Formats: sequence, C-alpha cells, structure tokens
Amino acid sequence: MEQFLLDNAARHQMLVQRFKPPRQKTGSKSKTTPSNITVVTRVRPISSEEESSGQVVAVFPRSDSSGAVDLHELRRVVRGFPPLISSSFRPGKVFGADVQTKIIYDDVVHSLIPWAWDGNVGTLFAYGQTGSGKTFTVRGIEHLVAQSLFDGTLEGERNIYLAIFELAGNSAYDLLNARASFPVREDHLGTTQLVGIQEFQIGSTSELLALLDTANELRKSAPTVKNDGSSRSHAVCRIRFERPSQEPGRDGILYLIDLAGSEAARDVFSHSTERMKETREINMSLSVLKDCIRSMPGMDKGDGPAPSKAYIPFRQSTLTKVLKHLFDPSESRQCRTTVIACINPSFLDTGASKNTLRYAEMLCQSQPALK
Ligand SMILES: Nc1ncnc2c1ncn2[C@@H]1O[C@H](COP(=O)(O)OP(=O)(O)OP(=O)(O)O)[C@@H](O)[C@H]1O
Repeated sequence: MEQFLLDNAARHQMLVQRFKPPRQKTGSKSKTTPSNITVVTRVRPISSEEESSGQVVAVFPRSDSSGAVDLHELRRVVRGFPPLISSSFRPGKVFGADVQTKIIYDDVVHSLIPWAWDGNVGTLFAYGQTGSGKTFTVRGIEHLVAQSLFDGTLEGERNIYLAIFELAGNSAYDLLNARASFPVREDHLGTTQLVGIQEFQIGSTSELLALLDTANELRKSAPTVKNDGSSRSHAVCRIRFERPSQEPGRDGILYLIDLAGSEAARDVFSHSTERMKETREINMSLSVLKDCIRSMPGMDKGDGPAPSKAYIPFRQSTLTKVLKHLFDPSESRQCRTTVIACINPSFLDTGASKNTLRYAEMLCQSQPALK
C-alpha cells in the first residue's frame, strides 16, 4: 500500500487541490466539551526527510472558523484511476503545523498550574500514533511549566516535589532513580501508591530542567519503523505542590503525560516478537484508558450517557491505576484534564490519524458529570 501511495503522490496532491470542503450544516458546528476536559488537536509539520522520501500532506485543518479537519486518502481500485476519499472531523480546537508550542501552552495548559497549585489535580495527556509529535509537544510544555512555576506569579508558599516515571506494560520504572522498578499499589484507603519512588524537592527552573533532562535520557527507547527515537512507554512527570501545615493527601498535583505511540497493525510486520508484545501491551493500556474515559459518568458511548455508578475498569492497566483520580467518584480533589491529540499529516499515516481524530471527537462529544 505504501508503495502504491508513493507512486501516486502527484495524483493525491492534484485531487487534494481540487477538493472543495462541504458546506457547514446548520447546527453541526458546535460540540459540547465539558469544562473540566479540554481537547485540542495538533497537526505537526511534515519533515524535510519525509518530503524528500516522496510523502505528501493528507491532513488539513480548515482555514475557516468551522474547526474542521479534512483528511484525504487515495483508494486503490482494480480498474481506472484511484479516487480520493475525503473525511472531515471536528476534534476540538485545531493547531496547525505553523503553531508554536508556546501558543498551545498559553491557551490550554498554563491554567492547570494555578489549578494544581491551589490543591487540585491537573492532567495533561499527549495522545497519538507513533511519530505524531507527542514527545516534541510534552518536552516543550515541560520547559514552559518549569519557567511558569518560578516566574513569581503564583501566590503563597508551596513545597514543590518532582517524580518522573515510565510505565511499560504492567511495569513501572523510576526515571529519577536509574530506572529502578517499583510497584504500583492501592493502599487500604484505595489511594494509588507508587511504592518507593524517589521525589526531589525543586527550588528553581534550572533544577527542574536538569531532572527532566536526566529522566529523558533514561526513557526507554527502541527504534520503530516510523520513528527512530520512538518512545515505547508512557512517560509521566508528576509535580506535587505541598502547602506547609496542610493535612496530608490534600496536595495539588500536576501530571504531564507523554503516552506511548499507538501503532497500526501494518507497522508491526517488521518487528521482533518482543517488540510486537510491547506494541500489544501499549495498545491494550491505551484501549483501557479509552474504556475508562468512556465509562465516566455522563459520557456518551454512542448508546446514551453512562450511568453515574458505571463500572470503570481502571484496575486493568497500570496507566489507569496511576490515573485513578480521574475516574474515581470518591476522589475529593477537583480534576481538570487537557488532551492534546497529535497528528502526523503524512498520507502514509492516514489510518492512524483517523483513529486519533475519532478519539478526540469522542472526547469532545462526551459530557461527563464530573468532579
Ligand atoms: N510541531 C512540530 N514541529 C516540528 N517538528 C516536530 C513537531 N512535532 C514533532 N516534530 C518532529 O517529528 C518527529 C516525531 O516527533 P515525536 O518524537 O515527538 O513523536 P512521538 O509522537 O512522540 O513518537 P513516539 O510515540 O514514537 O515516541 C521528531 O523528529 C520531532 O522533532
């Protein structure tokens, strides 16, 4: 299929240029996004290497105010010229290839900092197929968070603690302690405990950046077909804000999560058995995350809103155990979540891009009645 697309790149581009977006149907523009979950989509630029290998752009955010994204695929046919099949999505606010991380940060991430500082839980996820720009986005955001925390705008005194860890399959590794493995358990109160993880108290932007760099070096990597530096684990940066003289368990927390890349089945053919097992585990944990989100009270799974006491399968993966606060109705702290769906615009990646865009649409349409 890949060769067919590369051979027909010029036709793809010609048909895309002729494409006229369908007129907006009245009333179809706005979709309700609950106030405690913000979903946006970032379409990264195509790289010069991708361009020189013959790849062309297949994902286009519309320039009008509709918030739509058009995705174009060339369909292989037995006879005649391959037609262009176009689909449109509304995956939340869309940031195109020319938008800097700082703009996205100011718009949908920065507000999580005072939120967590005040004793609540703020969570940022970057979600998307492998090579779609998740790590690029989260690393940029981490740098901006490190600056914001010490720019003097936050009021009051807090002790700030940092832990960084990765989740690979059902194993958890401490990235600030030489990748020491640690168990993730629920204590007798039902609180998830990262047993034995090292936390570092942070006093400045440079201290925080140095620890982020250390963790990044250690992050488990293995080459994949798509992205040589691909991260085959979920990376979680947890920043805890402790108010002096406050009761334990009431700390504000900011999670910055670079999810492992999901890979389409066609990408795994050239992988070893170990890599395929890893890919299955990653896809399983992403699928449990999706199930948990869809089971949250009020979420619409397509057959009406989930009931307020719906079963949420968060114990089925380590990732969702760590994120239990998002799904647990007994969690007393308020939660706010930002999801950045990342897209590689290449025409070789349209299958995975459609999955990511549908996922973002699903989150936008859902309305959890949440904490
Ligand atoms: N907004 C952007 N602007 C410029 N380059 C980008 C942007 N986003 C991503 N890239 C580049 O695209 C490539 C893939 O990005 P990245 O490694 O962040 O993907 P990923 O989704 O984290 O992949 P994986 O899940 O495999 O780790 C990298 O070379 C990165 O520098």
